Amino acid sequence: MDSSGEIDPEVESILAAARDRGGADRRVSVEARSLPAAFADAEAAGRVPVIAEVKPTSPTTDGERTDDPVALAERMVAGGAAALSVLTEPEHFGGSPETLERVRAAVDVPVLRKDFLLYEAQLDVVEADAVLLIARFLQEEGTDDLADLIEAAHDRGFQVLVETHTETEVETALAAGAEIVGINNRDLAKLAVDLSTFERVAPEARRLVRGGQSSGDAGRRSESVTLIAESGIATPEDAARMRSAGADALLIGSAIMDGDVQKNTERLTNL
Ligand SMILES: O=C(O)c1ccccc1NCC(=O)[C@H](O)[C@H](O)COP(=O)(O)O
Repeated sequence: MDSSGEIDPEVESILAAARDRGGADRRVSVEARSLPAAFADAEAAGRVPVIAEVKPTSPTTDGERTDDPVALAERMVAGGAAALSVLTEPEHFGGSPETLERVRAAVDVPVLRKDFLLYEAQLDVVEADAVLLIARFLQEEGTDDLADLIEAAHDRGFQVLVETHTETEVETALAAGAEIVGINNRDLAKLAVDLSTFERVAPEARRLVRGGQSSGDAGRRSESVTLIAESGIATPEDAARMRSAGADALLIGSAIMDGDVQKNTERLTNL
């Protein structure tokens, strides 16, 4: 892992579990619901494009939410969520591929698979409209390469959200062919959240995309990028702050999961 400091033991444990989790012995082929189209529809309806996350628990959450995830997901959509994110990581987040399958069958918005994917075969465990790939964890020896995984995901029909935390990781993501980039306000080494992360890194991401265009960068670089602000967005003021900093969409978990998920989603999508 590309990290300048110690890694939080919880994250070490998440990665150890991810290394041990197998893949599937079939190959999935997905007809994905478009994330950018869902964001555009939300904008056209006057709502902030929000990916609401079904996240039963996490290393930084007290307790576990045990309500039916399908009922939670339906209430998020009723509250105006443009898309959903569903944790499939079982050991630390209380998720499962079966949960994602059930949620995706019950809603018509795009569903992101939120997990810690390290190997191509792990893509084939369940169908989703998009998968998360975390740039930081795919620079580790013994994992598949980010660019190869993006290509493997696209070949199966998935959209890919590449999660970053630093300018360097954004550069790596863009060079690897990412078209949808998440900037995580949570530092996965220390688990600290700081909303100024998105404010600092997003302008650099836009600059890199413009620079890639003007220099005729022939690599895998996309000509445009959808930027998503992830983590730590707790209030309408936080949401407005991320939008002012240039977020095309917001990924929100804890603040929606804590209490009435429909009301929470309404509060964060209607600014
Ligand atoms: O959420 C955690 O506690 C966590 C701990 C260790 C690694 C990853 C973690 N979260 C993953 C996420 O990306 C968030 O679930 C997502 O961005 C939503 O964040 P939030 O709105 O702060 O719940």
